[in-house]
Amino acid sequence: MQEHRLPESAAATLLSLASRCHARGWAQATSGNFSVRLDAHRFVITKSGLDKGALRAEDLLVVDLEGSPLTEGRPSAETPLHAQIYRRRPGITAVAHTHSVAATVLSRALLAEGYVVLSGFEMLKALVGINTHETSIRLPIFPNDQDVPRLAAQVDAELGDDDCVYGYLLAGHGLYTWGENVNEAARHVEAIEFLLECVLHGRR
Ligand SMILES: CSC[C@@H](O)[C@@H](O)C(=O)COP(=O)(O)O
Ligand SMILES: [Zn+2]
Repeated sequence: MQEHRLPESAAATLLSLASRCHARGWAQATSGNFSVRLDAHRFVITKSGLDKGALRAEDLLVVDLEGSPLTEGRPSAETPLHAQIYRRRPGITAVAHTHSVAATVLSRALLAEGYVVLSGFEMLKALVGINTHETSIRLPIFPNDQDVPRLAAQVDAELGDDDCVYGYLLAGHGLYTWGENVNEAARHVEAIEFLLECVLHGRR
């Protein structure tokens, strides 16, 4: 296998994003997966089935933009969803996938509508490009599917590279979001998870 070095900085930022999400209860019981782009052709992603609160640098591996491993190990089962985002969104350098209670419950309850509306909250301003609470965004919801390449193709067909989309939900499963750097991706996870909790509380 060709040599693909994993830069220490990429590993450190990725591990910190994963551990931050685990600490918030959004990546329990091995759920969630996290990645950072290395360049136009490769990204680093968490290996499959591991405790996201106890990851070490050796729990990461390098894959190409088709999701094929370039270093040893079994990449996240959801690597095709990360690869879809990196292929379609060249400016994106980090992707986070979380399994919060709010994302899980709301995505299942609102699947028939096809999206969750996030509207009128000050926290919307944490999303890049938004500077007023008088904003409304939609988070699309896709039916969950254990055939992940098929799911990635569906996301690709329906979302493409739409700049107005900050992330999407998989029904009864969780959230995918991203950013132009790891800090932005972390901010988007925190903001969207907060907003989903607000919507969930509002429905109770
Ligand atoms: C608790 S199982 C959750 C998995 O099926 C999956 O949805 C997930 O988020 C983590 O899968 P992984 O292969 O470890 O990246
Ligand atoms: Zn998942």
